[in-house]
Amino acid sequence: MGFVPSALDRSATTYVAGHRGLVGSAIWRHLDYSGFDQLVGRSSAELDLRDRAAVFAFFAQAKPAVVVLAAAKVGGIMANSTFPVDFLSENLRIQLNVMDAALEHGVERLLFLGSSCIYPKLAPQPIKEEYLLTGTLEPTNDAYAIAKIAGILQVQSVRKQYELPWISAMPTNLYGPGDNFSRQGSHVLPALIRRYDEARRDGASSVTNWGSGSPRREFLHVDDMAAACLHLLEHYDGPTQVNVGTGEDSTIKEIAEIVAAEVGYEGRVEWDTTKPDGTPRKLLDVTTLRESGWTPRIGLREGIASTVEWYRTHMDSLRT
Ligand SMILES: NC(=O)C1=CN([C@@H]2O[C@H](COP(=O)(O)OP(=O)(O)OC[C@H]3O[C@@H](n4cnc5c(N)ncnc54)[C@H](OP(=O)(O)O)[C@@H]3O)[C@@H](O)[C@H]2O)C=CC1
Ligand SMILES: C[C@H]1O[C@H](OP(=O)(O)OP(=O)(O)OC[C@H]2O[C@@H](n3cnc4c(=O)[nH]c(N)nc43)[C@H](O)[C@@H]2O)[C@@H](O)[C@@H](O)C1=O
Repeated sequence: MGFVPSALDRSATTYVAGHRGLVGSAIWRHLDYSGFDQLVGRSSAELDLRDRAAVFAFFAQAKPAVVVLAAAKVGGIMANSTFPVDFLSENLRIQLNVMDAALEHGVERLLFLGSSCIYPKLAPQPIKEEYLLTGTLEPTNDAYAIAKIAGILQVQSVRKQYELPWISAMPTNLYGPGDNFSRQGSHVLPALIRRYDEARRDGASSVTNWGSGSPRREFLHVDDMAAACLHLLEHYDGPTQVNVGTGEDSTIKEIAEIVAAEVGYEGRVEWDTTKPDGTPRKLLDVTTLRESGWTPRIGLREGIASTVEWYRTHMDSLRT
């Protein structure tokens, strides 16, 4: 692992692809706060990243020097397992178009985002970066995983062939302001916050969560994720994707208990075991990130509490 000691140029044109999403919006806020004054973003309505010609035209016009690729088709366990070809095809096209255009236009610095769910389903725990491509994938998100693995390989191949210092980060499960709270498509934390808050509001006597509640998951607040992305861009220059997480996990049942306490829901909790559990555990080994000088700041209970507050303030204008 080689470390680039230099800070990024705060006045360079910096394109955050996906700047309205959970991760992209947090990265935008963090870059803005950190002094980047030439941030560029386009919504999917303004620029559909599946449209190759439009992407190349955008790069020719905007001429970004730095690209953070946080645009993707993203969803929870049910969305991934119900619409696998959308997750495969859209993500392959989005990342291929953005990275090909970035290469053609000589973009020096690019950060691509993988996901902890693309490691082998039964990888030894905690999962080290070197375990990628060493085993069979989790079937509920194998199509998405193959697309993401192709993205990581594209970054590594550009480094090899063109010697550009592009890098990939491998985040654990993320949550926070700007998350997708849709009933069927969301990840577990926003799903639980919405379900428990609606149950409290409606005086419901029980809620039903998905699966057995026994899988373990590691959660990182998206503001920490955004800080880690800038840290990596400024301190890491290596071909291997870098795990980004807390190094601690909990069962889904334990997470549900925290959400119930923070939301103020006191009714019964049922588990629908006809719904998939997904991978039993995917705890990241975060040694590389720690040794590069970065650790998360936002504790899980504190992060969930502030996300509940955010949800209550924004619930009328959220994605359905
Ligand atoms: N959320 C999580 O728990 C995790 C996320 N990640 C990774 O982080 C990245 C961002 O995820 P997240 O922020 O959660 O996802 P979101 O769904 O919150 O945001 C995705 C963003 O991508 C944009 N987008 C999607 N399709 C297109 C398209 N065809 N053209 C242009 N823009 C498009 C959307 O734009 P618009 O809003 O304008 O439609 C949206 O802003 C992804 O690469 C994901 O794999 C990794 C691990 C965990
Ligand atoms: C980030 C990651 O996200 C996805 O993987 P996942 O970690 O399995 O994601 P999840 O948040 O949807 O579920 C976590 C656990 O929670 C349980 N669970 C309970 N009740 C609800 C519920 O109401 N909704 C959801 N979604 N899950 C629930 C659910 O059964 C599972 O056991 C990948 O597809 C992949 O795309 C990816 O990148």
